[in-house]
Amino acid sequence: MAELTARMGNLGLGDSVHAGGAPNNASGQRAAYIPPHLRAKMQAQHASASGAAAQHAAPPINAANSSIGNSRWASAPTPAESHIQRQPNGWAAAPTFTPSNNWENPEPRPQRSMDNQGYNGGGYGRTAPGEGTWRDGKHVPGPPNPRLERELFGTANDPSKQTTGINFEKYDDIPVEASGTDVPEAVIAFTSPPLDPHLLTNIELAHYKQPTPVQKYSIPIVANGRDLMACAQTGSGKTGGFLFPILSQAFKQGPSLLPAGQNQGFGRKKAHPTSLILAPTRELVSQIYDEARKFAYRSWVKPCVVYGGADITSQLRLIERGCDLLVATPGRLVDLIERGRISLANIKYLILDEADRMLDMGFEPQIRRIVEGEDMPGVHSRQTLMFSATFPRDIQMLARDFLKDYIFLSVGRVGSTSENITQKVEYVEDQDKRSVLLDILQAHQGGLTLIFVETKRMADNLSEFLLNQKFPATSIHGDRTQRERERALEMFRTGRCPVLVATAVAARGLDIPNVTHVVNYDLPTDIDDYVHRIGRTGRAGNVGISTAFFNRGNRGVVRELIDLLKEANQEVPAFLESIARESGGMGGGRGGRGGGGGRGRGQSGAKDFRRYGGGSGGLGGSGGGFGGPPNSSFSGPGGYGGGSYSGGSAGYGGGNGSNGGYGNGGNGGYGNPASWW
Ligand SMILES: Nc1ncnc2c1ncn2[C@@H]1O[C@H](COP(=O)(O)OP(=O)(O)OP(=O)(O)O)[C@@H](O)[C@H]1O
Repeated sequence: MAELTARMGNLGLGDSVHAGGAPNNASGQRAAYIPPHLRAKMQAQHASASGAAAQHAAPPINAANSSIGNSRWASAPTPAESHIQRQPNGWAAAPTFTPSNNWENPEPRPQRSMDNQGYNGGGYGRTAPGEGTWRDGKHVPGPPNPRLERELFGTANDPSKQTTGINFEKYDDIPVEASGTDVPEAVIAFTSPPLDPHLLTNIELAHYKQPTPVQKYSIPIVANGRDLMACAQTGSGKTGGFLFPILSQAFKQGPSLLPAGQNQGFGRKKAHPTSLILAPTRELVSQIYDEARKFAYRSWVKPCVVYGGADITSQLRLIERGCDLLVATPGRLVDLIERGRISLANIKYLILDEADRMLDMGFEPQIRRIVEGEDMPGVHSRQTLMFSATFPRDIQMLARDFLKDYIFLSVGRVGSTSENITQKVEYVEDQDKRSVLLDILQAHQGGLTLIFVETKRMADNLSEFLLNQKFPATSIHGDRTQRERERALEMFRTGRCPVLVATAVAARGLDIPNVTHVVNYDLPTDIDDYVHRIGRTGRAGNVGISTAFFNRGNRGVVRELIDLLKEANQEVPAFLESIARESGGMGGGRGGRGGGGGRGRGQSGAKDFRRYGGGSGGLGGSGGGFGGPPNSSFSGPGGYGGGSYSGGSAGYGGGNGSNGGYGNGGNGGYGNPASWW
């Protein structure tokens, strides 16, 4: 076990949250999504706006360099002068970046003649630009491809790529705890060994200089054949934490032989990936796929992605051309397995990213089917890795079934927020939210602003309202088509639409450079969701600001919110403390919560559950409880909470622990959230 005890200092961003002032009348928005009834009205404005924007190209924004409080946009113009001032510097001139992803049109690949070789995946036959081969037991990287290299890694100072911020090195000050048997020594640098030399060349192309803490541990843990449950703060490099070691192993070991009897002749090809990464949302799997393409560049490994809501034929075409590393949402994967197009018989590495969200979304049956009900090798014949910034105890229960003798790694406290994010909480009554939001948007015009609301309808209403107020906003939520979702994200990412109103669908994992401000217009009922939402800013050592609108309707999370703020050395407003006192034991504390928002899942100080035990939320809505492992010496604060994951009605917010208040009790709202976000 390694213990690094120094803590990161308070980052002390500028104080101002919103300077006030009337809504701005700047022309010049170039909004991506314009509701039909507004479209006609805005067309004329749009035309003149494009001209204005072209004349006043703004410099690239870079979260690493932007101190929001000091931003030249930070002080709001007076209403009278706003129109004049905003044209050169404000929304009208929102910077445009080159979109980084190409999810819809993946690089065409020639058909490979893998079937005659009896090998799984790539390495034989023709290769496409940027691909390598596996020949005579050796990895033969393909030649560099400058065009693809630019697409994957960007150019020098490319604002569409995340750069590390001023606090990157401070990640090393975060305490790390690795528990389990025989924990391998962490690495301190990207070196070979243990990493494959070809991977190092790609890491260099990505301008990564040193591994983040989660990477330092995961690399040797996976190289030593161990299973891992890794918890690290948002934006601290968990994706590399699983991609680096599995790609490195793949580059060294080469493709696997197809399972006996599966040598394919003619006809439809069945893919036999060796690595499977499951993640909850389409956007997240697409992003992981992009990262995989980056680090698999010029190698024999062919990454693929499949997710629902998009044309299955093109996804099938992609996997037919070779599929060694598959990134998938659970539902679409089950579909493809049922169609006989994917076999899991060759899986060596199974990765569950944001596993807790997948359970929240009701994916547990699909996940269990994929892991336990198909042809995937059993837990002892594969390596299983789970990653998230939050690990409620019910996920650790899942781990009992899916992982073997695993190492539990926590970088910082499980579920804690990064100190790179300055968290502000404002008391705002529901009816005042819109006007306060306008003030905030006026005050913060230096980067991208992500606004979270609870429902799809609210996302649409609010983005329409912002458009009416001349803020180039768009929205992303579960009712928009995949194309609309991708377009909204692209407009946001490129800065053409610097305000994105989102439901929880955008809360997890998304890594968008230059998001300098996250607004929780509606606070979530579960504090873990808050942790992930604000984690869309302050990534890779950059700083960011989060503002939460709080009123008495949110008192269910008041204690946990206070605990989080204190833990991250943030200011705790006096009104929060007094509402916490008013609310008595409601909501439970961070050390003992039960059933926030109906999930009924207990979370203790959230260390390795095998050591601390305690209660757990029941899976499957039975109101179940698990009282901790045998011989547990820990009574389990916050106990258990039943709560249904499948849209159930129950939701007893347990709390049999010593300091665990009572949970909100479930209102059953946490089944398949697709209905509301
Ligand atoms: N070693 C590194 N050096 C520099 N940048 C890195 C390194 N590792 C990751 N990054 C960058 O940090 C950013 C955040 O990484 P990543 O998306 O993996 O975070 P995460 O921990 O998965 O966050 P979340 O919990 O929100 O999913 C990315 O832009 C990534 O490119």
